[in-house]
Amino acid sequence: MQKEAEIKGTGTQGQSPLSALEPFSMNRKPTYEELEKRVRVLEKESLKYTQTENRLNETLQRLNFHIDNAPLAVVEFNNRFQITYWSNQAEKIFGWNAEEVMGKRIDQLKWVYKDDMHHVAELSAEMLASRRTSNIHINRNYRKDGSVIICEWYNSVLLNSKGKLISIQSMARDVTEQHRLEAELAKAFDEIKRLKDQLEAENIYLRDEIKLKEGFGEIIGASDVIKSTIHKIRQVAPSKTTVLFAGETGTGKGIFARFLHRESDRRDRPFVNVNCASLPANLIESELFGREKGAYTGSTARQIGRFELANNGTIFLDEIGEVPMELQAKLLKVIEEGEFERIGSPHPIKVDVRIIAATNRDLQEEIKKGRFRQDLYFRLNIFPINIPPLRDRKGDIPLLVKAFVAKFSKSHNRDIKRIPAKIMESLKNYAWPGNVRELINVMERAVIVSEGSELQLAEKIDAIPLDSSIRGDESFSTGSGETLADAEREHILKALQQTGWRIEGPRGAAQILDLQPNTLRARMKKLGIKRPGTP
Ligand SMILES: Nc1ncnc2c1ncn2[C@@H]1O[C@H](COP(=O)(O)OP(=O)(O)OP(=O)(O)O)[C@@H](O)[C@H]1O
Repeated sequence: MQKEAEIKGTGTQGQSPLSALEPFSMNRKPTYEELEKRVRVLEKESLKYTQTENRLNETLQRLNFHIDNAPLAVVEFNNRFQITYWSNQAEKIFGWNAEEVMGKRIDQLKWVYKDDMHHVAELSAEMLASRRTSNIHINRNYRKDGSVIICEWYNSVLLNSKGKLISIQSMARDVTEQHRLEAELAKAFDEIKRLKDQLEAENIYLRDEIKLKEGFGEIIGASDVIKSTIHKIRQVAPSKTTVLFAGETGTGKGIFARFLHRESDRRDRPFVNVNCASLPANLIESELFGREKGAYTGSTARQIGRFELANNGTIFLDEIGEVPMELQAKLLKVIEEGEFERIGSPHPIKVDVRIIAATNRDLQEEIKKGRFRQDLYFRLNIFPINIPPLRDRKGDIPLLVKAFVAKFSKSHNRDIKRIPAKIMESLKNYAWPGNVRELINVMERAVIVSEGSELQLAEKIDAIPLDSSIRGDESFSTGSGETLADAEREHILKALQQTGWRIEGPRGAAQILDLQPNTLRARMKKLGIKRPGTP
């Protein structure tokens, strides 16, 4: 009875439909209603299974559709590297159909490059050894027709619980076109880079050309000498090499030193100018290296020296030949070690300073006379640049004259439009012992005295004609027996006589000569110039 009640209850609410599938009790024959009911339950169950099967089939079809239509070839290998699955896309990509490859090993198909085969085996071994179950690599493969394609392979291995290989699933993507495009792109980039480099080089060249035309910023001149000087400066500018400018007074050593600094990587850092001739000998040391508070009587505050100021920048030691012997050793140490001490301090200070020096003295001559250290000279003379005197680059004179006349016409409110050829000729033939500086002064005076639109000179300019007196060569000696010092002496004497031996002030000789009064005094001392009547 109990069983009957159960059977009767089959299909009722809350009961699993599967209970209807349980065998009938063998104790009695099922009733017709029971059988009918059971058939209905079975029909219902069967329909459910069919639906599930249909759904699974649909999923499988979808999966196959995706596998076959995805741009990926799907290949499966067993643990003996025999192909056990070969998707439609694999057929499309590699050309063999599934029947041709099934059961074949990789090496039985001419499918991968010999080297790559080795690579594949290595990769599989490596995967197994490291127990990594997937990897990606790029391989060249052959198609059935022998053509070569490049494939990106995604591999994963299936291992059993003991870590033994069961199968390898691989998916391959044909990246031949991508590689070709990438190679083309790389080639195009190379070409672009080459063109860019070329353009840059042309640009630099054109900029140089423009600078040549413009006279290198503030530097005026187009003579070969100026061009080669500019070239040398540009060569040496990027390094930290010490540069020594040599040349007569007023040739432009200072202007070229500034140009060098501007052309270097230090252009945004300080350019510190030290005129060694204008500093009294007893002050040079503290000016250059600084001093501590109380270093000597009267030094009430700490003073930063010019070398510290120039840190990471450039220091320009003008008239280096004027540095007293005692200080030259200290200078040598800074150049060699980048290190010095402030006066009154035992602590060394380290600086990174590019040194440019200039001299209008013949330093070798100074060494012979025991006034300049040879070791310092060698240190300074690593990259010497000689600035020739103006009389040796006469071609620059008209350019300079025009530029200065224009400049002073503006500042003195003049309207000078013409420079008579005769005047230009005399300016070109003058020896210019004071070089560009003297030319500037002569031009300023000329502009001031010119009343109309035509330039007139304020003085007789051929007082020292080129051919009869001075001909300087690069070592500052003259060819005619008269030395440059004689010419300089004469030039200074002329200015002193003109000012009644007044050195300083607005009407002093120092201003006429565009020199610092102390520099003029140092020159006078050097050249033995004394006011008549003084001891
Ligand atoms: N090529 C040039 N173009 C324009 N100006 C120049 C040129 N050469 C020199 N000068 C000008 O001439 C003057 C003297 O030049 P600078 O002071 O550079 O000469 P220097 O050789 O250093 O002289 P010193 O040895 O007396 O110090 C400056 O006013 C400078 O601007």
